[in-house]
Amino acid sequence: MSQPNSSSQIAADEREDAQASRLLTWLSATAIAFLVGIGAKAWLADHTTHAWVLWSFIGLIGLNMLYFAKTRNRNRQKGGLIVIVGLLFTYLIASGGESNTGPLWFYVFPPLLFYLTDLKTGTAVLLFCYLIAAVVFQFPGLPMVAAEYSMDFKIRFFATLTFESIFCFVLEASRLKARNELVILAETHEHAARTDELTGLSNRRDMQDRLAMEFSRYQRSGHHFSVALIDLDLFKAINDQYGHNVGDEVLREFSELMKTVIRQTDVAARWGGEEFLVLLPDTSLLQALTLAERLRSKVARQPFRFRGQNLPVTMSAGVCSIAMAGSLDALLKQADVNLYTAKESGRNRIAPRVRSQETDPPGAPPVKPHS
Ligand SMILES: Nc1nc2c(ncn2[C@@H]2O[C@H](COP(=O)(O)OP(=O)(O)OP(=O)(O)O)[C@@H](O)[C@H]2O)c(=O)[nH]1
Repeated sequence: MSQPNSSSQIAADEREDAQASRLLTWLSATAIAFLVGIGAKAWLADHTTHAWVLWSFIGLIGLNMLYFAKTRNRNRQKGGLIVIVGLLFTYLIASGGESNTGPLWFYVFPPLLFYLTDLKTGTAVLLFCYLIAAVVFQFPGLPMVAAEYSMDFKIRFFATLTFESIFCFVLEASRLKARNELVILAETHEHAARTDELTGLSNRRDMQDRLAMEFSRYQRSGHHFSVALIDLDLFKAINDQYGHNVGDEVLREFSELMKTVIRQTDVAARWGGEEFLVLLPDTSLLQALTLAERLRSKVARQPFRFRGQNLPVTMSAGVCSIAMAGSLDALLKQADVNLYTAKESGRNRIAPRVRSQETDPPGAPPVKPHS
């Protein structure tokens, strides 16, 4: 089976495993019921040894079920059942069962094998069973081999079993292919539902989930975090003067720039329009302010160009840490209030102010209330 590498794939694997486990329990119970019945029939026909051998397999299957109930180890449960069923079929072929019909039970094996294991293991186990059947057919004089089969039966047995095995292999291979395509589709949808189309950053919904996760981590283990609410200054003027497409390009360029400044563990999202929210795990207010200031100064220095002209792109940000807010709502509200303060005091700045920011940035645009 391929290595799980995404939440969709892990979820699909877990669902499939749980399903296989339920099927195994059901199969084990059915096998026990069959063995009780066939054993009783053999007993009544005076084939007492045969009856006892069949009933002893009930004990093995029961032990396998008990082992699983105790350890919840699905792989061992699968492996155990395959070995038991393999042994049972070997016995049935070697002994002939009743009236030499034992090998007919072998037809149950290929679908079971391919469902419970992967294609490679299934094929390998099946080939091994073919080998056992060939040895039993070829050397009826071997110890423990009591049955002799006609050439006609042997040819038909192998031909039909091979046909069934190939059919099961192809079915299982196409089931796996369809399943993998579904997992990829689910991943694509999951990614699209959480990503902002224009900038490729997380969208508001994804950020809300991440904020909730970070907040519960903070409540559980006291890990602090901060946020920076960022707004591009006088963005309407850029749109109005250069057009919406240029505005879009500025949003994209700004997002790329932001990615180069934040850490890998930080998450930047487009919070709406020309507003961005950066989540900074394990970051104090002072550290968050330092990062926001670094980004602000980089944006102010970066030339955003359109047709040879420099676009007047600057940003303001409101920063807040969870330690000061106490709740997510209060955190976002305080970050918004701080952003408003930054805009009110001249834009192209960060709030709350720290000593390194005391000198006003040059060329701050005139104040306009933040919407
Ligand atoms: N190009 C582009 N513009 C957008 C997008 N989303 C929002 N806007 C524009 O962003 C502008 C925001 O304008 P305002 O809310 O007045 O704020 P501002 O001009 O940035 O001024 P301040 O925030 O006060 O500095 C509006 O013109 C919106 O149309 C987008 O996806 N693309």
